[in-house]
Formats: sequence, structure tokens, C-alpha cells
Amino acid sequence: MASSCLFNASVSSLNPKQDPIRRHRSTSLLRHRPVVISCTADGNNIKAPIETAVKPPHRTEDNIRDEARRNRSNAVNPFSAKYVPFNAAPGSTESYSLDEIVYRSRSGGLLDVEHDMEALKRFDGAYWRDLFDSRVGKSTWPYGSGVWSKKEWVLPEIDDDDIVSAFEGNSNLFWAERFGKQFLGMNDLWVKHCGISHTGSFKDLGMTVLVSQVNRLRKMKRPVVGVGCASTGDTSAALSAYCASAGIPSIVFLPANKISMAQLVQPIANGAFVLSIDTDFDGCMKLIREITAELPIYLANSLNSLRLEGQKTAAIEILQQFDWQVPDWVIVPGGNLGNIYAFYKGFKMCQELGLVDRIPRMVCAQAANANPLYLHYKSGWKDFKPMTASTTFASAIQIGDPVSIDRAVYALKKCNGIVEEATEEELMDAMAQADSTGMFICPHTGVALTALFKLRNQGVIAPTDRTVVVSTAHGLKFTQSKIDYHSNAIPDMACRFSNPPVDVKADFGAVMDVLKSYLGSNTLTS
Ligand SMILES: Cc1ncc(COP(=O)(O)O)c(C=O)c1O
Ligand SMILES: N[C@@H](CCOP(=O)(O)O)C(=O)O
Repeated sequence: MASSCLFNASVSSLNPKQDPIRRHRSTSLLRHRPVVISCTADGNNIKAPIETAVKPPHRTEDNIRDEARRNRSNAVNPFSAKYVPFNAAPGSTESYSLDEIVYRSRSGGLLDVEHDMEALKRFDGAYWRDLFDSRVGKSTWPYGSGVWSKKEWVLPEIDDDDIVSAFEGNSNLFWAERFGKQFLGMNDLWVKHCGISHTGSFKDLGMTVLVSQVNRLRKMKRPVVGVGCASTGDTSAALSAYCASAGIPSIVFLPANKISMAQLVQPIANGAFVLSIDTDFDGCMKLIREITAELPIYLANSLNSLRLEGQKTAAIEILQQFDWQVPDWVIVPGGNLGNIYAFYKGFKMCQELGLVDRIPRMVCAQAANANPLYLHYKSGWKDFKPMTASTTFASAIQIGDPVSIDRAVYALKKCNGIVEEATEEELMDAMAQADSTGMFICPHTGVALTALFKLRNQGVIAPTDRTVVVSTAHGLKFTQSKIDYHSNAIPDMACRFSNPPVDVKADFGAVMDVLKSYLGSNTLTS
């Protein structure tokens, strides 16, 4: 009989030869049969399935949640996580349950979610790779989600029933063949399309985790009347959608007239309580922090480290999509600076748990109009100075006082990272160039591509380096900026790659004339 003394197994017991998943990898029956290790009372290791090998036939009266409930393993969950002060001093014993409502450490610093790495390490890297690979592209609740397919590394203790998911993640890793060749002389350039997602940005990855935890807290009768955030548009869109799907009230603070129309309409349509406030994002952030300290409204910004647990899965997914090979560079646009740390954390966990043997170098790209991290980096990480960010087409990163500055600096130092910046003209040109090769990216991705242009020109990134640019939002949220660019309507900008429509009369001859001039008479006569 298996006892509850789980995970006394040593790593050596995970010898591939003994591991049923790996031995039977090629047989269809056992291919998707991840196991948990438990031990018998006499200390012998056994392995019990987490998910069944071949699912019993679907019962028409069951939905996928019911099915998950029916197929649930009885094995005791051996994994856990807690809040600890971010980058805590050695010997610190301060920690909090994830069921506590806490955003800051006793000293006022940031928190981090710390996993029981010893429990996770009882499985080898091959085990985790197989487990994660076995879940991709399925409709099994909740593992069909790119975030929850890594549940053991994200929120290991949450009941599957409490999870609020839109099967987010599993986003396209796009080979930017033409863009790479034409503009950069690169042959191994990739764009991770995190914005091709449920609400059109990478925020879905973190929000499924945060709203699931809130759902759990509310079921536990904890006093949470709603969830609130300050936003430049994407956090509010994700928050309102996930809350709406769970029936939880959401409250969003938006800087008036500083976000795109598409982003504004998202929380409105999803039934959030929307406050349009006459300040910038940093002003909204300050207010939501004060309000959530007063009222039982749960804070959904990335100051809340739960969010980053979901966002880090995009990094794990990149490695997975490269068959667990590590790219040389990953470039991430930065604003409030949670995501750059989330990527670092995802990569680092994969290294520590033996899925890969190194981590990529990362680049954080900022708009020159909102570049406090860039200035800090250029000062040799001397003293950090928050700023008032100026208007930028990359409006979602118009942030001057990023809450995760300490996390970002830590991540960049650890991965030998770089910070770059992009002027308005540079980011808009880069966006237009990318679009001209078949993408439809957001201005923030234009910032990241500008960083790539600069680092290629400086010879820092080599033509053959495998490079991933993280695209953070869907281009369709930012059509007005594209319209302005292609109409040559931006003051003091050459709009070098604009492609305005040609006005022409509804007349055969007139249409022929413009087509001949476009195609060139040689093409037409040869
Ligand atoms: C589209 C987009 N890109 C990039 C970012 C930057 O992410 P972070 O705030 O985690 O640095 C944000 C939000 O801030 C965003 O909405
Ligand atoms: N770009 C963000 C800004 C807030 O960032 P967060 O990750 O701290 O929520 C947004 O879309 O609101």
C-alpha cells in the first residue's frame, strides 16, 4: 500500500531504465502517462499515474471539469509553494501561505513565490520534459492550458475545480524567416506571439493564476469583494475577462486618454467597473495600492507575485517549442518590469530542475520616452531614478516608476542581460517593417525589434544566433498608431515604410493607369 510518506525517492531512482514513461515512450498506450512517485511503508518506491493513460470514453453528461474530477488521482500532492521576501537575505525565515492576502514583505520589499524545489528535484529533467510535452494541445482540464500544463511549477496546491482558465498559452513561436533575412541577415529569428491570446496579450498567462487563486480564496470565504488593477490596457483586459468568466467583480483604474480604444472597450464589454482617472499609469498604480490597502479588493498588478508564476510559463514554453534547446537571446519589452523577471524565473527553474543546462541572455527593451530601466543600466546600475514617462506609441509601457525594478535588475544581472531603448520613429519603423513581412505586431514588439536591430548593428547579436523576440500584445489593439503611420500623419516622423492606400476613381482607365504604374510597364508587357 502506498503511504502518505511521498517523495522519499531519491533522484537516482528515476533512472530512465526503470521509468515506465520512458521505457514505453514509443507505445501509444503509455505515451502520455506521467507518474508521481510515492513510497510504500517499507520505503520501496512506486509510481502512481497523475493523469490516466487512455482516458475513459467521454460521458455526454460530463463536461471537462467533471471528467477531471472523475479521473483525479488519490495520491497526496507532494508539491507546494509559499511567498517569501524577494531575494531574501540568507537565513530569512519570513514566509506566507499563498492563501494569505499579502503583497509586500515585512520590510516593505517585493515578494516572490518560492517552490519546494527539493520536492520538484525528486524528478529528473527528463521526467518534467515528458510530462509537459504529454499535455500540449489536449482538451484535458486544466492541463490543456499552456500555463496549467505546468501546474506543479505554478500553483501546485490549487484544486483543479477552482481554476479559471481560457486554455491560455501554447502561443505560436513564429519563425520570422523573411524579416530575419531581409532586414537583419539572420536565419534563426523567432517571434513568440504571446499577444495571440484570449484577450490579446501575455497578461492572460498571469491572470489565469491570480484569478484562480482569488476564486479559491472566495470559496474559502476569505473577504475578497473584487479584484482591482491599475492598467495601461492589457492587465485590465485580462483581469476583466477572467473575472467575468468566474463571476467575480473586477475594478480597473485606467489613465484617462492614454490607452487605445480597443483596450478601453475590453473591460467595459466584460462588465468591469472602469474608472478613467486623470493621471498617468504610475498615478493609477499609486491609487490602487492605497485603495487595496483600505478595501477588501485583491490587487491584480504584477506587484502581486502570483501573476509572475503564470507569466514564467512562456519562457518554459519557448524551450519546449525548441525541443528543450536553449536560444541564445530572448528580447522582452519592459514597462512595469514584472515580465522580464518572470522569463528569467521560468528559464532558471528549467536549468535548476535539469530540463536544460543553461539559460539564454535576455534583453529588456524600453521606449526612449519611458526608459527608467535603460538609464539605470547605462549608469552602471548606480542609483535608480523613477521618472515621469512621456507619451509613446508603445502606450502599454508608458511607465516611469516600475514596481518590479528590483526584480528586473536581479534578472538582468543574473543572465548577463542588456537594456536597450527605442525612439518613437525607431519603434514605429520596426513595427512597419515587421508588418511588411506578414506579421501584424504591436508597438511594444516594435520596441523589442529595435533593440534587436541595434544589437545586430553593434555585432553583439551574431547573424546565426538563435534569437527570440517576445511579442507581448496583438497588433489589432493598436490599429490607430498604424493608421497614423501609414497615413504619414505623425508630426516629425518620416514614416519611411508607410504604405498609404491610393485613391482612385471608379473608372477602368484610371484603375489601369495606377496598376501599370505600380507594377511597372515591363512586367505587364513581357
Ligand atoms: C503589450 C505590453 N508589452 C509589454 C509590457 C511590459 O511588461 P512589464 O510591465 O511586465 O514589463 C506590457 C505591460 O506593462 C504590455 O502591456
Ligand atoms: N502594461 C500593463 C501595465 C501594468 O503592468 P502589470 O503587469 O503590473 O499589471 C497593463 O497592461 O496594464
